[in-house]
Amino acid sequence: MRLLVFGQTGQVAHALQALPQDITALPRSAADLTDPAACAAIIREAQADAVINAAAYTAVDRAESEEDLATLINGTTPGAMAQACADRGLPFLHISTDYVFDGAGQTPWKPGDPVGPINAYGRSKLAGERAIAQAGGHWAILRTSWVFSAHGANFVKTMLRLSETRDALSVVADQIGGPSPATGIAQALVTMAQAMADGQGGGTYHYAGLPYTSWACFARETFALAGRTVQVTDIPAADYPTPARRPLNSRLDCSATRADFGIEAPDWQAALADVVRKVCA
Ligand SMILES: NC(=O)C1=CN([C@@H]2O[C@H](COP(=O)(O)OP(=O)(O)OC[C@H]3O[C@@H](n4cnc5c(N)ncnc54)[C@H](OP(=O)(O)O)[C@@H]3O)[C@@H](O)[C@H]2O)C=CC1
Ligand SMILES: Cc1cn([C@H]2C[C@H](O)[C@@H](COP(=O)(O)OP(=O)(O)O[C@H]3O[C@@H](C)C(=O)[C@@H](O)[C@H]3O)O2)c(=O)[nH]c1=O
Ligand SMILES: [Mg+2]
Repeated sequence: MRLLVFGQTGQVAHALQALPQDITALPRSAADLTDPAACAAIIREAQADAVINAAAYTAVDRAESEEDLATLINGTTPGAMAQACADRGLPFLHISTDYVFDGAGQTPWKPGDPVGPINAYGRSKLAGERAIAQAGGHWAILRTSWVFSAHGANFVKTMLRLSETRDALSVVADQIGGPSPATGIAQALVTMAQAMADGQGGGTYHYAGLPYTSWACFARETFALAGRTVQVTDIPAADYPTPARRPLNSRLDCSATRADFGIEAPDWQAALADVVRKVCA
């Protein structure tokens, strides 16, 4: 199966290229997501069996002051990609986020639960979800959360960097979610693309690590695996002011992903051990 991937440098795009698949990954210089027509034209001419969009505007705090740009990249262009795929009969796979939910309650969110983003990034990603569904065709949206990897920028690498100069950190403990290894997301997308190329599955799905945890516990586990002595103090999000609000309940229920594709929620602690080993090597 030939896969066309938008994005080359990001965490998930990088993990996709490490898989033993026939993948063409497009960097920003070849496919700029600020140009929906150009991205659609690439799909119209591509030699591919399925298309995966792994590029996005992911700067959550910056999106508060650049919502139009975030919405173009995360909303309008994925819609145009989905339309081009629908016109050609190609499966289209896209990645979305826990931040489409408002974070109320403590129950894991199911794919069909009501959305209600509380920040600009979440609204831009929801715009993408809606544009893709509206395009029709054979599409899948995989919502994930708290992505980490040895490659690229993420919370784990931020914590490891801070541990070089700090012996104590205050970390938010009342936002709860599932850290998700980029390697697992990439494998899940390929499994889904193969099933979809065979005419199976489609719609909105969730993929996130278990057990659910807080950012503070995620940081503690990172330091323990790296053998770094950093005192982590639990704080409420209210004591860590940021431009964007973040949902308190980011738990994603992944049972439909297992039912439709046989994909299991990953064990983030095992994946974190691998990532820490690579980053600290
Ligand atoms: N990171 C996370 O914690 C989470 C991510 N997601 C979603 O998962 C997907 C993958 O995220 P992740 O791998 O972490 O992303 P990264 O933040 O690691 O990388 C973003 C990628 O998008 C590319 N990109 C950004 N703007 C443009 C543009 N205008 N044109 C072309 N390419 C562009 C970047 O390229 P360049 O290097 O040129 O900037 C980079 O390759 C996204 O859809 C994201 O919304 C969902 C939940 C959590
Ligand atoms: C650096 C730092 C962060 N924090 C908090 C802030 C925030 O609540 C939490 C995580 O910070 P980050 O900036 O890494 O998280 P953020 O960029 O919001 O991560 C999100 O990215 C987007 C793309 C997604 O789709 C989400 O699933 C999620 O992964 O940690 C602390 O409490 N102490 C610290 O020292
Ligand atoms: Mg961030």
